[in-house]
Amino acid sequence: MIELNEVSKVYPGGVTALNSVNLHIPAGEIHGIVGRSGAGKSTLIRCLTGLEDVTEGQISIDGVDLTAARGAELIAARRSIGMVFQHVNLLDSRTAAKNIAHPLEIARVPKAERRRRVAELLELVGLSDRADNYPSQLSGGQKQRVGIARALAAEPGVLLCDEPTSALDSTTTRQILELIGQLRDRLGITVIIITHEMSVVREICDAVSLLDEGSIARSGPLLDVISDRSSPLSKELISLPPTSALQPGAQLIEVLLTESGTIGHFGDLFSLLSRNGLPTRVEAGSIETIQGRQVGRLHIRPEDSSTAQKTLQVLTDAGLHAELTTAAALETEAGLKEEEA
Ligand SMILES: Nc1ncnc2c1ncn2[C@@H]1O[C@H](COP(=O)(O)OP(=O)(O)OP(=O)(O)O)[C@@H](O)[C@H]1O
Repeated sequence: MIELNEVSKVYPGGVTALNSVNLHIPAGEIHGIVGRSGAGKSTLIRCLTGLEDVTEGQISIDGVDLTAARGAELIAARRSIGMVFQHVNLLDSRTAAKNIAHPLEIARVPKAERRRRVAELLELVGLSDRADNYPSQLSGGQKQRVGIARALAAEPGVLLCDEPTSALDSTTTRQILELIGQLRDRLGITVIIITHEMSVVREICDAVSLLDEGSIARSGPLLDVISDRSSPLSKELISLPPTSALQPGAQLIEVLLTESGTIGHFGDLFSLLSRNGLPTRVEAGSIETIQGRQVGRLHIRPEDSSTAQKTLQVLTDAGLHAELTTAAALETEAGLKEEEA
């Protein structure tokens, strides 16, 4: 379990990089942390790994207060966190097996034990047949697997992944995320993933936190955060392409489907509307499967604009998150988002 309690970090010179951050990450959770450039993500990582002292507050991992630990206790606490980076930085002169063995050598683990552990780790990341390959003989995804095995060498309880898939193509990304999920299931480790890719959060995270100017702007289980339809994070997690050219005043209904209401599937939504004599057109839509559920956002337009209110009523009565908007309002929102980026 990871606990951050009122953690602040002010750099010399006065920049407040973290501002009263509270976070509770239960054991075995995969927790995504997202935020714009400068939001404080790297600072958070450095504080979590003890590379940077916090200015105020406490960070504890499995009950050990990192911010108070000194000497042997601090070294043990640091070992309880394995780090995975975007750029793996393997030693080119060492084979995959020797790269994985490196932290064990530094920790003076006896040779026989080292061998056993490296074989186990190679098996764990699916690279048993690549033990004797040098980094130059490995693909980007295989190098990342070696990096993950190396991070797990000291049997940490926490795996801290800093943009682990940003340098990988989409197929390899999926495989690495699958591996991280399997490792959590097999080893029971807690995983923090810092990422700018919403697809990574959708695919693997149980919970997500948005860091904004050093503060946690939103945090919670993934489906709860998505269900908060007005939250910018929900809109980024299930984002929609721009609505096609419509009159600025055209009325649209934004529907968020998270299976929380009586409608569990988009198909049922259209049956419901047509049963009520309310034909609609889909102007834009995005549907994802998250944690085995169909989740999505749609912009629908009543074919007869005078039925917009009634359509909205039928949808909300069915327990769906729905709100009336206009093409002009959506355009302004999209413009603001672009400006922010
Ligand atoms: N060593 C430092 N000294 C002074 N200010 C710093 C230092 N490191 C970071 N900052 C400042 O702290 C704030 C947060 O920076 P940080 O690097 O943690 O953000 P980030 O979310 O990781 O950004 P990015 O995604 O671009 O890496 C920024 O305003 C940054 O300029």
